[in-house]
Amino acid sequence: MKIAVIGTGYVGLVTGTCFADSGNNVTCIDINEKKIEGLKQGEIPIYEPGLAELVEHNAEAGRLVFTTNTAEGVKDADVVYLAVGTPQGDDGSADLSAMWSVVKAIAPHIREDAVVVTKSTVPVGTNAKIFGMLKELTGRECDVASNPEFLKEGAAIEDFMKPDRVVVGVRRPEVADVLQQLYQPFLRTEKPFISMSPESAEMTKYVANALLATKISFINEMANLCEKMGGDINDVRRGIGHDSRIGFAFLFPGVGYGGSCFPKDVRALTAMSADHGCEPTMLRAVDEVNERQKSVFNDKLEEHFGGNLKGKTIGIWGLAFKPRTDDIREAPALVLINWLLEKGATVKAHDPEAIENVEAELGDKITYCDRRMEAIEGVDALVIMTDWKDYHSPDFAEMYQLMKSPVVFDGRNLYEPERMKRRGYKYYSIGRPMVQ
Ligand SMILES: NC(=O)c1ccc[n+]([C@@H]2O[C@H](COP(=O)([O-])OP(=O)(O)OC[C@H]3O[C@@H](n4cnc5c(N)ncnc54)[C@H](O)[C@@H]3O)[C@@H](O)[C@H]2O)c1
Ligand SMILES: O=c1ccn([C@@H]2O[C@H](COP(=O)(O)OP(=O)(O)O[C@H]3O[C@H](CO)[C@@H](O)[C@H](O)[C@H]3O)[C@@H](O)[C@H]2O)c(=O)[nH]1
Repeated sequence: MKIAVIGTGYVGLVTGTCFADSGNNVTCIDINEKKIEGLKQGEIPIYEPGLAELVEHNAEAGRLVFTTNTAEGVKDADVVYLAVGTPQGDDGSADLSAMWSVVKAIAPHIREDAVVVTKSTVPVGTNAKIFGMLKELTGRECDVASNPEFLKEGAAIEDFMKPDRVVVGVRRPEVADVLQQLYQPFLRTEKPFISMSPESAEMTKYVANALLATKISFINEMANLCEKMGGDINDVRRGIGHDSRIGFAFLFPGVGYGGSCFPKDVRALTAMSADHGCEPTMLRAVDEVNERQKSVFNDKLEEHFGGNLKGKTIGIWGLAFKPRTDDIREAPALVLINWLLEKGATVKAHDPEAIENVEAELGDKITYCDRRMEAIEGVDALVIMTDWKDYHSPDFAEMYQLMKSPVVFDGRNLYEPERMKRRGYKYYSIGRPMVQ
């Protein structure tokens, strides 16, 4: 098939590349000229494992091309995917301005029989609005489908190529057939292709993200409670996870969820609920718990340093909102860094991939370290904010020598409290009792 993908960000680039990899001819379109020029030269604008090789392979095969010319890019396409950003607006609801401008831009150029598909996460009712807009702009009833994306950053290719399920929202079964053909190469096992109304598909995406975010806020609240009452959340997690009704997924406590999806999608669903006269009690609580969790170490740091962080040097391991990405949108590490700077501390930070993005935001307010051990040299404490594999098994003896004081605040529960004590460290973690 001939496919156009508009918006060449995390989702658009992965979608376009994976569809090209399964033999389709794909044109990826973006308004960002620098991004498109770079992609034409083989430069990948984001860090996503496996993506560079796949882009190169399919571009070389002539199946994947990049352009800023929307009219040219969509004119022959059987399927036009819309994958532009839908960030959080000022009132918490999704900002759809990029989506509306793309719909206006494609209307005069799409084929009469083209299927337009929303890949972006959009509020319930957006599909119907796009249908209405295209009808007004083209004078005909275009097929508009909804096909929400469930990939996770850092595992995007794997998630796209081996989805747990594919969800499509359509008004005509023939449109579902077109999309099923497109996904057939990725659904060769028993994974389902689920067709429903566009409204249900749009809602499915928000409900999935809100439920996953709820699990994280729930376990974080329980972790904080454990700590106060003397339990160990790691044991509790094991104790509940073997119950097949509960399971283990997304029940790792930490410093709160970040990223470009959970925070904004929980807030967008909150705004949608409020707009429709429903009280989104749970959604508000999920967000509130998460915002608080990003500062879970503040009190402990203050207490540890006798209420005064001025002049202290804090090392940070992990800046990205999660491992295997350079994405720092809503990253808990940024919240911590800004607080530390306010308190007069000095910050040295390491991250395998996200330093460039943090530098663009914070400039020379902190020191950036290329090596993890450089970030702990002479520090009064180390705080671990992202569970990159690089931090799982460091040389604790070397660390002990390098740090001014052997104090670790572990926001991802990477180490065992007993062992850390034996190694001579003062070790703070999430939801586990301190071993004195
Ligand atoms: N990032 C994820 O892991 C993920 C996963 C599933 C769903 N989503 C959803 O997918 C959508 C895209 O997210 P993303 O992370 O890829 O965003 P992104 O910010 O990385 O990329 C969006 C791209 O759209 C481009 N764009 C904006 N306006 C445009 C226009 N008028 N014409 C052409 N291009 C335009 C931007 O230049 C940018 O390159 C969002 O709705 C998001 O919620 C994201
Ligand atoms: O047990 C867990 C699991 C995750 N997290 C945190 O939750 C955030 C989000 O992680 P993850 O879901 O792995 O990454 P995303 O790339 O944001 O993916 C989510 O958001 C995407 C965009 O909508 C969806 O497509 C995915 O299905 C959904 O998992 C990160 O800060 C993680 O550190 C935890 O704290 N504990």
